[in-house]
Amino acid sequence: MDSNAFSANNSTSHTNVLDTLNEVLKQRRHAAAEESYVASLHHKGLNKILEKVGEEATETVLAAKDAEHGSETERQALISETADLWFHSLVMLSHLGMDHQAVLDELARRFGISGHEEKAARQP
Ligand SMILES: N=c1c2ncn([C@@H]3O[C@H](COP(=O)(O)OP(=O)(O)OP(=O)(O)O)[C@@H](O)[C@H]3O)c2ncn1[C@@H]1O[C@H](COP(=O)(O)O)[C@@H](O)[C@H]1O
Repeated sequence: MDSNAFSANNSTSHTNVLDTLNEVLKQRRHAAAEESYVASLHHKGLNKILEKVGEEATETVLAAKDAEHGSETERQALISETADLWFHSLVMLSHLGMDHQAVLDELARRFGISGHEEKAARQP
């Protein structure tokens, strides 16, 4: 599936966004760097991708502080930064031959498991 199909299809369900994006990311894995931002990240390598993840994480933290007592503009900026962080995290997984599905499975596995109980059950 081409990324244009993604942007052109306004009826794409949000539940399918990660699956659709994942297909695009897989296509970009071996595309030409000049034609695709994702491909350019893969060409630059894991360290560049990790640098972007770290950068976007920091920008998300700063945007969250601004959004705490901020206007709708600041709250929208936080959404944008969080999307950048998620996107670059997905590129990271893709670079390593992994995808979002295992992350969703892990979150689903944790349903109903109290964070306090899970921490207490860990080996010392
Ligand atoms: N969701 C995204 C997405 N989110 C953010 N970005 C890009 O991420 C970059 C991050 O911007 P920054 O200002 O932080 O970084 P920069 O200064 O541009 O880059 P650096 O010099 O720091 O490396 C921008 O170029 C954004 O356009 C994205 N680029 C692509 N996608 C998706 O990936 C698909 C494939 O994209 P291409 O590979 O470019 O075809 C697209 O159709 C989209 O669906």
